Amino acid sequence: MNPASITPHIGCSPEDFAKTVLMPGDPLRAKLIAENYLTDAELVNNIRGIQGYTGYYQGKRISVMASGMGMPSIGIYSYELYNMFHVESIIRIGSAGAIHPDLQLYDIVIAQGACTDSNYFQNFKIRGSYAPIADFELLSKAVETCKSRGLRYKLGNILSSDVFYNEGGVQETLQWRKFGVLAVEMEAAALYMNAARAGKKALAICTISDLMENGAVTTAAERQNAFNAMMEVALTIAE
Ligand SMILES: O=P(O)(O)O[C@H]1O[C@H](CO)[C@@H](O)[C@H]1O
Ligand SMILES: O=c1cc[nH]c(=O)[nH]1
Repeated sequence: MNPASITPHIGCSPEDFAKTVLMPGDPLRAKLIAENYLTDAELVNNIRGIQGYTGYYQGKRISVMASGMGMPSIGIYSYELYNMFHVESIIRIGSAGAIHPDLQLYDIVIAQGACTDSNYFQNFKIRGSYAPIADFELLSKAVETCKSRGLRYKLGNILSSDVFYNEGGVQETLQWRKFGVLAVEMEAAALYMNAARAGKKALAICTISDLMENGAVTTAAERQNAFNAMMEVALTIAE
């Protein structure tokens, strides 16, 4: 690890990162990817336990670093990676709760767009709202990869929420079904906004970890370990 630290949150140099960073919320998921998929993986960041690694996947240099939970957290890391560490693409690989009734546990959701209940866009001081969307090239490659592997996936809008334990409960979240929203997570909208503002690329792919309507859930260990299909899609499409 290079000891040079140019931000309070990431303790290495720009050259320690690859052009593409895979970004799970959970630092242990970052470690798992580094240990199971990357060769010559090197720990490049561990400030606040936000583990970041750089290594090689099938000869391709790739980094993986956690975002932490929520838009303020991914907002910090994605801003710094894009604007201070010269990273070109960030692919979020997260867990999400199903809103769409046809989704099953472990299905993949590719986030074409990300609605949000957050005020994150207010920071940019432009009147109106912004429609956060994925990079089309990454999106197309993710769809093709899911198709060619015969994976169960859906492509469409997701909801990035500021609140995990919302006062209105499941029924409030399920209102988003009226607009065809597929699933809820907590980071993609901020990632897409930071990418757009920086002129960089972003995509969020999620694995369904719980079904909001019937209460089916995966355990924390399963969330950490069992998202292989999504991880392999992200590793494959990374440029
Ligand atoms: O599994 P990750 O990537 O952390 O994603 C989801 O899980 C967390 C909530 O449990 C939030 O960060 C949400 O977006
Ligand atoms: O943000 C999230 C992630 C997984 N499941 C949920 O219900 N919400």
